[in-house]
Amino acid sequence: MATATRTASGSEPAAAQRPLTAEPSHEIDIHQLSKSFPHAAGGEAQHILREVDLTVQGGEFFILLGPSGCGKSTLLGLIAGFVSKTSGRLLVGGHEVERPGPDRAVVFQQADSSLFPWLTVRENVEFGLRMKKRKAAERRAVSDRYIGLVGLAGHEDKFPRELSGGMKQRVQLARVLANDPAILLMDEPFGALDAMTRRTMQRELVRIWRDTGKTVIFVTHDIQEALLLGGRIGIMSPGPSSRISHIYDVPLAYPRDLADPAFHELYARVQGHFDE
Ligand SMILES: Nc1ncnc2c1ncn2[C@@H]1O[C@H](COP(=O)(O)OP(=O)(O)OP(=O)(O)O)[C@@H](O)[C@H]1O
Repeated sequence: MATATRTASGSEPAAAQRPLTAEPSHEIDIHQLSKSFPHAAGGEAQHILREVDLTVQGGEFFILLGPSGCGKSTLLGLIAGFVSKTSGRLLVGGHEVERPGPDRAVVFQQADSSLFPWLTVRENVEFGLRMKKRKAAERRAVSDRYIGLVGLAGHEDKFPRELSGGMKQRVQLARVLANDPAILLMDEPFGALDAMTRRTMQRELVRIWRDTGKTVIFVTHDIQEALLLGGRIGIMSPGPSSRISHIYDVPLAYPRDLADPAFHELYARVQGHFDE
């Protein structure tokens, strides 16, 4: 069996992984968190998550890895405040999560459903700032920064229909970043992209994370993606009644090298976990 960090209580990530801007207010603390959904036909409730324990420190890049249907999106939705818990505790920055808040933003797999098709790239990115009634000059400065950060400079006046899938995903990311949430909750954000675009986006995301020091929780069922991105990887057991059964530290420097024997070794350990 793989030697993993058994505790879900937040071991220190390797110093190399820790961005300079880590803040306690960006920390997520989950204790004995359970979620059940009522059965559609009125039968017994479905226990999706049972007594999940997890601490994610401010500025960490944490991966939730698990088989399809185990409850990864549900856990992300609970942290986002879109899904209400059945029992347990879920704290962000020391405060119990009761609803969505500006400190947490979700990036979904399909950018199409989150972008406004009638707004340009710049208008999409500035949307949240406009809602907050920020002045035009400030909106412009912020949108310039994040459009640049995601590599879309020169595309500001295009509409979503004029963009590729990868570009739309970048707009979604820039829009989320422009609102400056402390925590990015990413639900298989690159799952619909072709392999090359996906690889580029993974690299960009690591760069953005290191530049901004945000806490990232990233859902995937792809072990390679998990190892390319994460400082720690939380493995969810198959549902029902899923929990985080193991946490792996990824003590590899960025950018991760697919040809690195240490990468292969860790891949095999994580894979072996699923083969058990
Ligand atoms: N609103 C809901 N009502 C009832 N059951 C739900 C609801 N949302 C999710 N579920 C159930 O919870 C379980 C976990 O779903 P979830 O989407 O969280 O899994 P996942 O690990 O993200 O899956 P995937 O990797 O396939 O996206 C599934 O059995 C799903 O049918």
